[in-house]
Amino acid sequence: MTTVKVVISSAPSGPCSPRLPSVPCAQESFVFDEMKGTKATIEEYDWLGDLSYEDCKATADWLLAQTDMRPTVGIVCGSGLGGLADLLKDQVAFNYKDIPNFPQSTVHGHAGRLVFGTMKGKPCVCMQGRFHLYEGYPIQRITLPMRIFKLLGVQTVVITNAAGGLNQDFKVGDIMIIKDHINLPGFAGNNPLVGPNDERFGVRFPCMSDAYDRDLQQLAMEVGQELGYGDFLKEGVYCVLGGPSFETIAECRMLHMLGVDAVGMSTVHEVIVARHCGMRVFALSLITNLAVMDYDSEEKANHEEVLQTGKQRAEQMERLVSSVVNRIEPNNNYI
Ligand SMILES: O=P(O)(O)O[C@H]1O[C@H](CO)[C@@H](O)[C@H]1O
Ligand SMILES: Nc1nc2[nH]cnc2c(=O)[nH]1
Repeated sequence: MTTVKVVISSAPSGPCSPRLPSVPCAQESFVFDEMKGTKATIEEYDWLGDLSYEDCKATADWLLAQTDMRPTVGIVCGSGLGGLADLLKDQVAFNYKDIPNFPQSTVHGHAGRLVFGTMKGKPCVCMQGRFHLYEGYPIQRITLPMRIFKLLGVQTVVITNAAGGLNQDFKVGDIMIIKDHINLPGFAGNNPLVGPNDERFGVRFPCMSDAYDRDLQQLAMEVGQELGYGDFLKEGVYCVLGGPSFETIAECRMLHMLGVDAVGMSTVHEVIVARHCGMRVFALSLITNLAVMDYDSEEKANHEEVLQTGKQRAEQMERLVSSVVNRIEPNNNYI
C-alpha cells in the first residue's frame, strides 16, 4: 500500500499563509511529499499519482475486456453488508488485488471483490468492500472506484454503510435513507476533489445541494412501505468523520446539535466523486449502534456490534436495495 502525506506550504516571507491547493495564489506555494521527501509546485505535483483520467480509463478498459456485462448500476456494500453482492446472478468477480490500480480492502467485513452480475435482470457492478480514509489511503484513491464506475457506463450509484444513530428516535436496525450529508473532513480541506480538476470527469465546483437524488429517495420510501418496512425505515443526514476511533460523548453531542442523524466513516467522499462525474446517487445507512450521548451510559461502540447488526438486517437491506434497483430504468428514470 502506498501512502503519501503531503504538506502544502509557502515560503515564510511570502504574502500568503499556508493554504489549500484549491486557492493557489502565492508563487512560492509548494507541496512537500513527506513520504518521498520531494518538493514540487502545486502545478507540478502529481496529485492523482497513477490515478489520472488515462489510468482510470485503463482500469475500466481492463475490466470491460474481461466481461461482456455492461453495468448501469453500481453498488457499494457497507460494513457487514457484503451479502448484497451475493444477490447478483451470472457473476463475474475480481479480487481487488488483481485489478490494476485498485487499492486493497483492509477492514474486517469488507471482502475486497468487485462483482459484476445482474440484479433483477439489471446489469450491475458491486464493490464487496470499500476503502476508508483511516486505512491510510489518499482520499483520491479511496474514491477511485467511483470514476471507474463512471467509465464502465454506470449511471446510478447505490451506496450503503453502517452508521451510528444520533437521532433520538432511531433504533438499532433502522434503515436511514440519506437525504444529505455533512463532510466534516472537508471543512479542513480533506475533499477528494482537491488538486487540479480534470474536466473530462466534471466541473471544478460541483453543486452538492442535489447530491442525493430526490426521486430515488421517494422511490425507496414507497418500496419500503410496500415491503412492510415502515416501522424501521427513516430518513436523515449522515456525517462522515475520519475514524478509526469512534466518537467521544462530547463529539456525539456536538454532532447531534448540528442536526446529524447518523455518523460514520465513509460514503461522503464516494458521493462527492460520483456526483462530480455526473452519476446519480442513492444512499442508505443501516443504524448498527446508537451513539453514546450520556456520561452515565455503559455502552461502548465496537465493530463487532456493527457487523452483527449488519447480519441481522442483511435480508431487509438486500430486499430494499434489489427492489429499488429493479425499478431503476437504464435511462435513469424509475418506474
Ligand atoms: O461505512 P462502512 O464502510 O459501512 O463502515 C462503518 O463501520 C466501520 C466501523 O465499525 C467504519 O468503517 C464505518 O465507516
Ligand atoms: N463514526 C462511526 N462510524 C460507525 N459505523 C458504525 N457505527 C458507527 C459509529 O457509531 N460511529
